[in-house]
Amino acid sequence: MFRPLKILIGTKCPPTRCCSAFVSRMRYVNRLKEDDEACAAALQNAHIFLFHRLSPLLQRTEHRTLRPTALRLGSDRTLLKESVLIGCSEENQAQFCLDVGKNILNPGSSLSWWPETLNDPSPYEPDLCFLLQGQALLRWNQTSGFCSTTGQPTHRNRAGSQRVCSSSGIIYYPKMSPVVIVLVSDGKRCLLGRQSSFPRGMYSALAGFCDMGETLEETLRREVAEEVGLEVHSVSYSSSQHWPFPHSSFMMAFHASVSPAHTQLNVDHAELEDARWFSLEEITSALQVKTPPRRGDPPVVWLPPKHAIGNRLITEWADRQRRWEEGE
Ligand SMILES: NC(=O)C1=CN([C@@H]2O[C@H](COP(=O)(O)OP(=O)(O)OC[C@H]3O[C@@H](n4cnc5c(N)ncnc54)[C@H](OP(=O)(O)O)[C@@H]3O)[C@@H](O)[C@H]2O)C=CC1
Ligand SMILES: [Mg+2]
Repeated sequence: MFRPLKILIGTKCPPTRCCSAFVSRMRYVNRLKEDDEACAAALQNAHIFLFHRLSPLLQRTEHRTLRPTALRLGSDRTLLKESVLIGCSEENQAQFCLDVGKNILNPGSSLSWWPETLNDPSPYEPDLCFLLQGQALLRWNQTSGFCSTTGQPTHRNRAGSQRVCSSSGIIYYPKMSPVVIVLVSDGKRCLLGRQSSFPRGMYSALAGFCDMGETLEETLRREVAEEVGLEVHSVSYSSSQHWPFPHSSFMMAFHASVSPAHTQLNVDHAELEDARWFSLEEITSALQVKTPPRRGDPPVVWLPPKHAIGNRLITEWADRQRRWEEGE
């Protein structure tokens, strides 16, 4: 288990008597986005989660205990200005992310922020998904240095939540690509597909980017028609998730059904390597595969990890299907 590497330097979101803690946190974060001075003050007293070239720096925890933060804090605090605001903790501490790797690659910058230990930045606790938000915002700031209209440099506000063209004054906000992900069922089975780029044996729900001007329902119907040649009905919303690949996708997840009389697949192999119907029994065993098969292992179907919204859709379907079959 891993924890993000962070530095903590200070005070908190001011408590208010007139509204709930949640409301006051949301209003505080909004003020920090709009008021550079307030944001600079909050930065001096914040949790700062560290990244290296857009990968979160993580500390291993033993028995879920938190190790002390291993950072040498130099006298040069100018790098702090490159932090981006991601929110406010339940303890009312403003939260920022900072990419130290980007600065270390820059010969003009200070090395005084280098952490003492760089641990393996592999799996981290699923409840730390807010790090994905930080990663996306850092990436957007790193790749949006110039105005696409004038070609002139853009300058960020202190929170890193917007950038302004130095010449035209055009304001840019972080970009996301809306994506629909859908688990199709025929009442007894669910439909999963795999792209050739997926790791061997991994299947997931069908997904696709929204075209300009489409509703989510239209995207969903189009993607299912394009990829597997089926027409869906009875669409119901499940949940949503930010996903960092390929460049900040906003995933909106749905369940949908097809008539049991029309389940014949016509897979577009330019989009999908394979698509298949899976029974509840097959899904139950795929959900139990905890580690992806290694080279040389017998082939096995496995599913996206727990923190991916594809896993959530499949788990929801399996739970509902199990209850329905038991009630029969
Ligand atoms: N969290 C989860 O559980 C899952 C997440 N996903 C994510 O869903 C997203 C979409 O799924 P996918 O099946 O690949 O989508 P699509 O079926 O829409 O196919 C992807 C192709 O669409 C084109 N495209 C259109 N608009 C965009 C855009 N805004 N950004 C990038 N490519 C675009 C690209 O083609 P071209 O390059 O030819 O222009 C790309 O190769 C991916 O980011 C994937 O990582 C998918 C499954 C599970
Ligand atoms: Mg797709």
